Amino acid sequence: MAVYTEVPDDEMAAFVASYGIGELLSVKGIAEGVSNSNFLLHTSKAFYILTLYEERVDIADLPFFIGLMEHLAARGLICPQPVKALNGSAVGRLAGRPAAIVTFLDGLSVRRPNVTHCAELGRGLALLHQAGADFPMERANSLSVPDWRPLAERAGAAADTVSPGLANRIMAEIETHERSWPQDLPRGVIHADLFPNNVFFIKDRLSGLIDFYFACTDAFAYDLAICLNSWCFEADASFNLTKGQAMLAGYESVRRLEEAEVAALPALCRGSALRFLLTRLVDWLNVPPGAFVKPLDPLEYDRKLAFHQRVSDSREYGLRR
Ligand SMILES: Nc1ncnc2c1ncn2[C@@H]1O[C@H](COP(=O)(O)OP(=O)(O)O)[C@@H](O)[C@H]1O
Ligand SMILES: N[C@@H](CCOP(=O)(O)O)C(=O)O
Repeated sequence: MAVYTEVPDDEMAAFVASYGIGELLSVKGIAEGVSNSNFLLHTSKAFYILTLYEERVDIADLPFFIGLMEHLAARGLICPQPVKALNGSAVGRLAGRPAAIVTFLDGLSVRRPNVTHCAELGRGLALLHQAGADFPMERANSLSVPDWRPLAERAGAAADTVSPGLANRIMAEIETHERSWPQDLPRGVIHADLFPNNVFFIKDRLSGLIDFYFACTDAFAYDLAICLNSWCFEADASFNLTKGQAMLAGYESVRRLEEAEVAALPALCRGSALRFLLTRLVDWLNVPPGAFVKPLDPLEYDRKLAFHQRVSDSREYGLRR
């Protein structure tokens, strides 16, 4: 759940009035998400999502995120549309934070994705990669290999209070990736956080994608690795090969992976597990006092990482070649 910033009623009313989106009927803090503060707005015209961008979002990146959502929607992808205020701006300020209002998407996210969901997601991910191909802006991934060591240092020895030996395990893993991270893979716009909570379905059909605030320019196959991690493991940390097969086949029904991407998949899965282990660990150790947020379990990704460390061939994720 995430509401880090409380907004006084009069400021909220004045902010919404500056958009000309009707009379404000109700505002509810949203209990999902961990990165930003989100509110569901109900006005006399429609429902909207109000986001206050918190610490992890760099204001300088907002034009990329806003421009990307507009670009993808113009190419037929269903994603939130930034609403412009009466002064023409898509980003304003509220309660001391940058803030934006986007359209509300119908659909439900699934807590336990099944094989059909994984296939739909694979296809949707490839369509996102295609739709972003001619997006003119670039944004470096701010949570890639060079950023992992500073995160580990931020957690420091306290990592061992979460699991004995974790600090050393993390450092050894970082050193591996610093030496041998796959280079020169096909790249473009990736979502970089397409977990089940950021994907909506209506009757098992993918109906929309949200939360583009980690989107960046990076390897397409890294995005796939993030999705294999977040969609295809069971609660006991076992990898579900059938789900992996469905996701990869769904992806390749739109965009065939190149041989270099196939070869790189084990390293990318391993690296993306480490990335989420690290951000979750730092968040776990640094919950802001008074925040309405439930930090996510870092050790889920420690267990996934242990699985990837034993993988040597992409067929173990369900690739059939
Ligand atoms: N455009 C949208 N339409 C409908 N619901 C949304 C939309 N954007 C966010 N939500 C809801 O708000 C929750 C948190 O949003 P999210 O973008 O994941 O937050 P965070 O930025 O913290 O990751 C989502 O899980 C979803 O329930
Ligand atoms: N998906 C990440 C957390 C990022 O959360 P979101 O609220 O921005 O989707 C994780 O699971 O660690």
